[in-house]
Amino acid sequence: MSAAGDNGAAIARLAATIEARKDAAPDSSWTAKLLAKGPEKCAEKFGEESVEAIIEAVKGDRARLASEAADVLYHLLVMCAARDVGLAEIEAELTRREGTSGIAEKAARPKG
Ligand SMILES: N=c1c2ncn([C@@H]3O[C@H](COP(=O)(O)OP(=O)(O)OP(=O)(O)O)[C@@H](O)[C@H]3O)c2ncn1[C@@H]1O[C@H](COP(=O)(O)O)[C@@H](O)[C@H]1O
Repeated sequence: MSAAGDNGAAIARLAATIEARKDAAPDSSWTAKLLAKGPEKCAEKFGEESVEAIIEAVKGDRARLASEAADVLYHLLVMCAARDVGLAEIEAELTRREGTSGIAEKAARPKG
């Protein structure tokens, strides 16, 4: 657990750190280095990490899946930050969806 002692806010703290790294020198931080490579590279890394998580999910190793899932969340936030999509915007979309069943949402989609 972090010094803040609050795992529940870990994603918010991570997103804030990533945001701050936009102004950091690439040689001072992994995040800054990745952001400096551009949104396409950030997206590629997210894809790689996603595949690694999928592999662990299929294997069924819970500890390794949790570790890979953390990598996926980090690289998802970096990819979105590279396109100036912040956690607040993602959370707003999640909030908008609250209370709507996925089944109902799918049924309401235009047929095509
Ligand atoms: N959560 C993470 C996190 N997860 C993974 N990684 C890094 O992401 C990198 C991905 O590893 P890979 O083996 O896939 O990368 P690679 O070896 O370069 O592989 P290739 O590019 O050659 O394919 C590693 O260097 C990991 O350390 C992370 N780096 C940073 N964070 C968080 O971001 C914060 C800020 O980090 P800095 O920006 O480095 O200060 C940290 O305090 C953490 O909270």
